[in-house]
Amino acid sequence: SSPYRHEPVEDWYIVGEEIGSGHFAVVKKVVCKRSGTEFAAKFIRKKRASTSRRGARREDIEREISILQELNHVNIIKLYDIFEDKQDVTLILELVSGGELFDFIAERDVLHESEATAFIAQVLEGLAHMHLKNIAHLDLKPENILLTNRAQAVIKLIDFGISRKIEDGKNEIQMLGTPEFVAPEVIAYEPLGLYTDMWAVGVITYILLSGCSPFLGDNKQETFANICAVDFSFDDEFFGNTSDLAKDFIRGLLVKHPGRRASVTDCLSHPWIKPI
Ligand SMILES: Cc1ccc2c(c1)c1c3c(c(C)cc1n2CCCN)C(=O)NC3=O
Repeated sequence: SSPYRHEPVEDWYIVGEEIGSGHFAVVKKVVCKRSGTEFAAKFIRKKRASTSRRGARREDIEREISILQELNHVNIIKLYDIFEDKQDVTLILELVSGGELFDFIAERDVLHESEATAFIAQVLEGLAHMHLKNIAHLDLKPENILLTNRAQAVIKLIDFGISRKIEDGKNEIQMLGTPEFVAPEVIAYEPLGLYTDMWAVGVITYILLSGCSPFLGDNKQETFANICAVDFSFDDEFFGNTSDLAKDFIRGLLVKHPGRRASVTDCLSHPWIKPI
């Protein structure tokens, strides 16, 4: 039997509204009956038959859980409990009320660079904690960056469904994140690594400062072509008031050769992030 709790989730939590859904998972707000504390419950549908295409594979569920259990950082969502029944494995996760970073930005017209650096610095802190343990997120995108609340805006990274331990030379992972945010090595089926997350940080920063997506084309093929050609520019219409430091920070990340791309440590000591 699995080490996860086999009692029904409903015995311990009042299950509330759905707040999100993904490939094989639904996320709902739940309230702990004993403490009254709110959590997010991620119900992951298990694959029933090995031939079925529906549902998550056991090893993928167990990988996400073991990665979450290894991480312990203020900018990474916490896993508190795990239930399992015939149909689902359910993760009881820290709930944050601020929702997605990009909804927050969408409600504002312009974001000052100082606010952008405050958000990006926290993304980098969470990533530094992961990269120190050789764990790559591999699906970094605005939907996976949540805010605790609108006031002092602490960010939390979520969704480790395709994150991986990067072992040297053994990370030929055939997977694709979200086209807009994937690095050239993902498209070229070359080894992925911690550096794959850093490309995504470059794309996210570019969007945070301009509201535009650097490589987005009219379709997937066009987007992939733009990424492989590293075809982006700082259009004056959107970057007219952006500092040279900010552009330098982004240029250091949107680099095709993974070995030449800025690491999370490089970024944390970049003058745009760490004013001297
Ligand atoms: C206030 C709010 C609104 C939407 C939320 C969440 C919280 C949320 C949360 C989580 C996940 C995996 C997805 C979530 N979603 C779904 C959207 C995430 N892309 C989570 O683990 N904690 C959350 O608060």
